[in-house]
Amino acid sequence: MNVSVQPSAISGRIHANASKSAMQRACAAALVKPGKSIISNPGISNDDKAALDIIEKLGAKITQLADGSISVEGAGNKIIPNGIDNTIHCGESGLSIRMFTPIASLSEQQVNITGEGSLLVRPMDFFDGILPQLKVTVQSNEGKLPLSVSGPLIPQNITIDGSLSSQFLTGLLMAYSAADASDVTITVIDLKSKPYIDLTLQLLKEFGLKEPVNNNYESFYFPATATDATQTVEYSVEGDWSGAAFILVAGAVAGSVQLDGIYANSRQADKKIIDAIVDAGAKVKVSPSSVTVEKDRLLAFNFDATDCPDLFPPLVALAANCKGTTRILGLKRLKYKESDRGITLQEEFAKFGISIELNDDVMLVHGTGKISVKNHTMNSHHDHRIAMAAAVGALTADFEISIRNADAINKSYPEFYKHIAALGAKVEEA
Ligand SMILES: O=C(O)C1=C[C@@H](OP(=O)(O)O)[C@@H](O)[C@H](O)C1
Ligand SMILES: C=C(OP(=O)(O)O)C(=O)O
Repeated sequence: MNVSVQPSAISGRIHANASKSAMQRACAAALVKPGKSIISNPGISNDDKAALDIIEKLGAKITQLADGSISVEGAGNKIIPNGIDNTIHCGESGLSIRMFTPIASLSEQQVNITGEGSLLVRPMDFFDGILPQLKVTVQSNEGKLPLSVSGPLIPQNITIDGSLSSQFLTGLLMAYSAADASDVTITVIDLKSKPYIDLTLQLLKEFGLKEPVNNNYESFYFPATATDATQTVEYSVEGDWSGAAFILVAGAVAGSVQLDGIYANSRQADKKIIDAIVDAGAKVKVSPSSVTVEKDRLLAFNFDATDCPDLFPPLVALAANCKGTTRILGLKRLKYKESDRGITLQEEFAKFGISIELNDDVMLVHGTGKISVKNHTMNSHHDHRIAMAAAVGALTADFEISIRNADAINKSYPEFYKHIAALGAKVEEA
């Protein structure tokens, strides 16, 4: 699908989409919890759908309720694959594959794990090194998909490298908790994306599952005490700060916006977008469950995105509208996302007349304060966050643009074009 976006002023009020980071974790927690969980405000993104499909295949019983919530009867630690070929499909979701592989390893039976698109080339060799230490037999395609695992995983004291992604640790924490790890420690070297681990620990707590003690993100200790997680849990999926970042930046560069359903006390990494928007000079009001942003004179800013890498695309859309050179730290790991995001942002924003330098771990965005279209055809590179950054950039451009492979947004935020259209953006399927 291609979408065209015309220069547009933004104003109005909308409600945030559900966070796929929270929804996928809720699915995993509901699977490994014995007994019932009711998940309200469930996400509808492709990654969320993949997670629901996976937990069903690993033994959860899912019922859609009349009010739109989902009831999940969990499998506890008795993970028994029930698909015809013992295969789970993770779609394009990095979190799903990295979280559900250790959970699937709780099963005594072999589970095959596949995915599609960019997921086929994202690194999974972590599992080749770690799972055998936990008594799991693992086979991968030279560190990539497809994988197959045969457990059951037995929690052990281990040391892992957290410098590529926090998602592997999220998976191990979930699996250790489900396996009732007792007097066991996961030691982590150089953990990145730390707030995502806070979110994982929060979900373990909310679902009554066994929680480890977090020693400064350097080690996670599972005590010997037993946990009873059989009580029914009701969990509401919170609004998505990662998608919100695009909406709030749209308000900051092209008018004003009120976004409801995002929480100031959220553990989500991407709520840090507020700091960047404030530093750039827009007017911002943060309430407990909503944020208002209004455009003002915008100037370049400095930002460390090491722990919130998904903010690069909206930050670039913001920086393009700020006079001066914006410096964003944390570039290195963008290579391993749905596209090589440093390069794709550089290529696509060059079409807006914006020059981007990539230096080791630092991105420099040379903002001119105006966006002059040099090439009308942008390409998402099948990356949802590049499609959304292009659409936000187009709001203040001097000409209409068209975005190829614009349906990439379905990975995290299927409502995105509808939401910006409701705020006044002229968006059309081309
Ligand atoms: O746990 C999560 O929900 C996520 C963690 C982050 O990945 P890394 O830990 O690989 O940075 C983030 O980029 C991804 O979109 C979602
Ligand atoms: C990188 C992302 O997700 P995941 O790693 O879960 O595929 C993302 O949402 O930008």
